[in-house]
Amino acid sequence: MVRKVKFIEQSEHSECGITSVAMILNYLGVHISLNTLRDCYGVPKGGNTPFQLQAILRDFGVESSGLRIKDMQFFKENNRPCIIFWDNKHYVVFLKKVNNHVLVVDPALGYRKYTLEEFEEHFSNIALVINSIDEKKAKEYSDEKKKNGLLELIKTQKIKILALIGFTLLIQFFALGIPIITQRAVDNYKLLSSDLTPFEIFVSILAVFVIYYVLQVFRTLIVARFQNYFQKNLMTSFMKKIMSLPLNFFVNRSTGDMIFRSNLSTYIQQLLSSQLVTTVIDVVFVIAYFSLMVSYSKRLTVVCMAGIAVIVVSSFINTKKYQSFTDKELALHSKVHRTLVELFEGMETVKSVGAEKQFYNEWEANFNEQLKIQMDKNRITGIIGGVATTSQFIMPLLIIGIGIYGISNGTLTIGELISFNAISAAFVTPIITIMSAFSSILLLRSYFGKLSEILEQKVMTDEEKEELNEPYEYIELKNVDFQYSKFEKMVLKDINLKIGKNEKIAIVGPSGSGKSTLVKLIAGLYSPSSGQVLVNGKNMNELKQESIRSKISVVNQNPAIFNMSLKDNILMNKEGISDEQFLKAVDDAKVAEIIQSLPMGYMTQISEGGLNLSGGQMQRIAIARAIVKKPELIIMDEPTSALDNISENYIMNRVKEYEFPCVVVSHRLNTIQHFDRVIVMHQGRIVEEGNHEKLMKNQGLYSYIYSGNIEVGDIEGGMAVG
Ligand SMILES: Nc1ncnc2c1ncn2[C@@H]1O[C@H](COP(=O)(O)OP(=O)(O)OP(=O)(O)O)[C@@H](O)[C@H]1O
Repeated sequence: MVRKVKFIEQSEHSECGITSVAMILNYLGVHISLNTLRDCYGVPKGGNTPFQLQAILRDFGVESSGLRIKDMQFFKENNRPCIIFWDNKHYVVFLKKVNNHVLVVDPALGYRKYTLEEFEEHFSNIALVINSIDEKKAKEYSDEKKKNGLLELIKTQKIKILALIGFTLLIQFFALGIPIITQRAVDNYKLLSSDLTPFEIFVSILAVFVIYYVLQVFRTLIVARFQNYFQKNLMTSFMKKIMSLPLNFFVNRSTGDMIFRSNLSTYIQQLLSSQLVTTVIDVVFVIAYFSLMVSYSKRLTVVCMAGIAVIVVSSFINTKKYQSFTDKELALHSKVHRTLVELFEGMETVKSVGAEKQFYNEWEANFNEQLKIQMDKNRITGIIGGVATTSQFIMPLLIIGIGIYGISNGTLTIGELISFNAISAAFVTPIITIMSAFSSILLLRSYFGKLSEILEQKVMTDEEKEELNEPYEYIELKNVDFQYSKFEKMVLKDINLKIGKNEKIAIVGPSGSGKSTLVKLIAGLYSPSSGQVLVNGKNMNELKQESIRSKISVVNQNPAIFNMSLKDNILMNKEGISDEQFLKAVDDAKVAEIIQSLPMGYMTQISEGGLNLSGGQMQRIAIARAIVKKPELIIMDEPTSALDNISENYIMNRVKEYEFPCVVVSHRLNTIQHFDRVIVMHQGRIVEEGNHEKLMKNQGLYSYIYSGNIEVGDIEGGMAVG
């Protein structure tokens, strides 16, 4: 069997390496998804090195060699798929060399054909060539056979689909009846005109009109319900999945790409409901029309079939071309979308650093490419598609031209020719819809593939997890290591830490020492790579997120402010919060001050992203949001970094007065001096622990920072620690 390398699209720019590996593994018969690879290995920030790709392949029983290639002679001798380095920054899969061209599949752009010169220009002389595969090992690791999510969805709608088929069949029967009636009427016009009055003919036509109209209305309503169902089901499953996915799923994904994927459900439902059912019915009717045509005239049927053969062949070629253009277009569309989202989200920075030109150039390059592909698509499909349309246009003329000889030699009646002409036209229409449905099905496959990548992400949902009913006692980190990707260094190493019920703990350390990562693990936003995070002795991973969130409040470094009123931004739909509780929280977090300058007080609408607020004001709102629900533990990552010293001291003193324990990351040591315990981080490890006095006596990193009166963030990570 000749295997083909199937295109898998990368989601993020740094994913080209593992996507190329996924394509090669699938080509070699190891059925593994990009999702699984991403989950197992993560994606390092700058992408993977060839050695890392080699290591992943080895895990699946595939041995490979990294080779430095000098010239094209190599590809003549090794004309089979391998991973190659491209433009010194990207990986693609080399497919084969055909005469003066090279075929590659680019994880960002799909199948591509290059001339030898173009290929040599892009190729960066490094190739990962497959040597051998351990079939036994490869099978062990293959993903289990996937269920077809789309079919599963369709199956649940059997009744609606049957009703839809029923109505469409009835409508089509009417359509079929018209040419037959025409033939009978024309050939028996004398008999008919004497038997029926014009009024009776009018009433019969009116009756047909009413029945046809009612059937059409019912059909449209069913299609609408069908669409509604799909839209609802796909979108709700998508949103539920999005909500249950852990934070690290989103770390390597761009907002633009996620929005693009979520919009695909609309296209899917449109394609499904408009094309699927009609296609099934069209197939039935093609057979019925065909038998009718044969019964009228075999010779004319042969003529008609010849015309149809031209239509089918050209439509098929057209569809294939269309599909490959659509794949490329889709990849570029997603890129353009991503650039736009990045631009709008970071407009302030773009303007401040004067990066307009850079963004414009990036957008323009992708947009021009997209337009070029669109143009090529329209040109090619216009040329090939034109063959089908012209054949369709000429067919009636051909039929009448040949048919008149049948009338003159008595093998055909006028009525039969008129009727045949109408049937042949009706016969072509479903054939064309079947052909276009074929392209829609291909399109549907690409769209659904993108959506299922998210739908099929394996996560333990809250329903499968245990409730944390009892009050918070402690959180304990036991031998915790953490890394963002299997190929990156450990960001946290051997962390052992217990946070009790009434403790106020501060975490300090140089920039990049792992403080934010540590608090995200304590908050349950990330899971450790090894070791355990326990809440009251229970594994955090196995507890319902909802019950953890109800007990633990988190204020992160860049809190999000949403497009709703100031009050709603603080309450965030939490119930049972009294006015007193609310007013105390806004007073403690110094939010009360903000409202004096707002026209509608707490009811003032905040614009999206908090654009009408300063950084410090946003931080104060986030602190109020965290304390208002009186959590059992509060975790804050540099919550007051944008505030002045006076406000910071005021807020931190108020927070300390609350009963709940707190964990605060801070760069300013004067604010955390009075905390019960200070954890000092350095290069991913806890290097010191104790209260201010003890740490000062220790003469270690803490005292160095404190005495030197240098902000912790200024210290280089490489400094020796005592
Ligand atoms: N999403 C990520 N993917 C990969 N590496 C990351 C990611 N986030 C952080 N890191 C890396 O993890 C290390 C620790 O980062 P972290 O943000 O936890 O440090 P920090 O002590 O909080 O720094 P700062 O004081 O500057 O906020 C750094 O080397 C950083 O580059």
